[in-house]
Amino acid sequence: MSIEITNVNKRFGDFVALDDVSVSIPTGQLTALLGPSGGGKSTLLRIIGGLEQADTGRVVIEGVDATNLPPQKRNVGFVFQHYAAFKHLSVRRNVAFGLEIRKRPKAEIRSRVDELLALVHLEQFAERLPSQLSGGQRQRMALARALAIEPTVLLLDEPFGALDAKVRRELRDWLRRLHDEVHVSTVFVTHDQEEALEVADEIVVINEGRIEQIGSPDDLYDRPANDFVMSFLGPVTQLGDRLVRPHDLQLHTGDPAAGDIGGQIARINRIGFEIRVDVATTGQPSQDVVVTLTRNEFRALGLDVGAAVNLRLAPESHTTPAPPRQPTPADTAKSLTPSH
Ligand SMILES: Nc1ncnc2c1ncn2[C@@H]1O[C@H](COP(=O)(O)OP(=O)(O)OP(=O)(O)O)[C@@H](O)[C@H]1O
Repeated sequence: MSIEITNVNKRFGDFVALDDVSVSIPTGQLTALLGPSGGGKSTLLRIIGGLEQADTGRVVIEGVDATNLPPQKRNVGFVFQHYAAFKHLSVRRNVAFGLEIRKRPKAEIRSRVDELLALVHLEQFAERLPSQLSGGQRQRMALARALAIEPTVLLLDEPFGALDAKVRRELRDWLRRLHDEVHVSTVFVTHDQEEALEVADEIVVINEGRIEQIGSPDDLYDRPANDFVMSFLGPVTQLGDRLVRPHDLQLHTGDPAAGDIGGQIARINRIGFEIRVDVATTGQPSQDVVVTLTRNEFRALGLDVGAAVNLRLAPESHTTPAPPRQPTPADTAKSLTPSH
């Protein structure tokens, strides 16, 4: 394991940012810390890097107890969303910075920087100033600079967060390929589930200062531990008292079999390749259930709004118990209405 975090607690005043967090991050992998805003991802990353001190608990990096080490003694590389480059230094000098302050021989620095610039595809921009790069190029420079010192771990805090969606997607693919080349243990913070699912070998889901689940993208998507992970990692709908993925529901127009739930189609939406069908179940109370079908499935069924249909769960699909329903204003109004 490259990073062992044990029983870490962190408060800011009365606010509990991390609540008894323990996690092992494997060597050589790309691990995402994923969760909603304010959940504690950045705080955990900063504690790993030594930018923030845990109140209690331990951080061990590659077998070395780093709990009380300052950041510069942890051999970690950082990249943040808004990268602070030296504005007056060329791209080459920015990348060389960590090596220069470590007083490495000039020739070694030159060849290492050339190598890094090639790795991040910025060779032709070596003599430019950071202000003459695009946002995406600047983040690649930041990555090269963080890698220059040959860190034990690379810590990335929403590294593509400030970029537009298209560049973000490109850099995501690029980071995955880069990681396949250099294999440095990498921890990156994101609130974007698609980014985590696409890029990470392993995902740590963090919410309200606690770890909800740790697993591979497939584990988390197909076997979420609870309703939070289920809802955070993909689309969900509720059928009876279970949460289920809309594409795990089957819909048919024949005679109902045992366990089927009847309903009526309320709405049909075509979204690219998928068809989203909203079904109002006939039970009391009625539920609005979302089913997604492929175009071919939809055509074969010949469905229309108002049609009577039956719903069932596809074999081997995963469900989690739905959280208790919050009372709605309508419920409150009902309970206030005199019954006679
Ligand atoms: N220095 C600080 N002082 C006070 N509160 C802080 C401090 N740093 C973080 N917090 C609080 O701790 C909580 C967790 O913050 P953190 O940045 O770790 O969340 P996050 O999951 O990374 O969210 P985001 O994606 O929005 O950055 C937030 O409620 C935040 O306001």
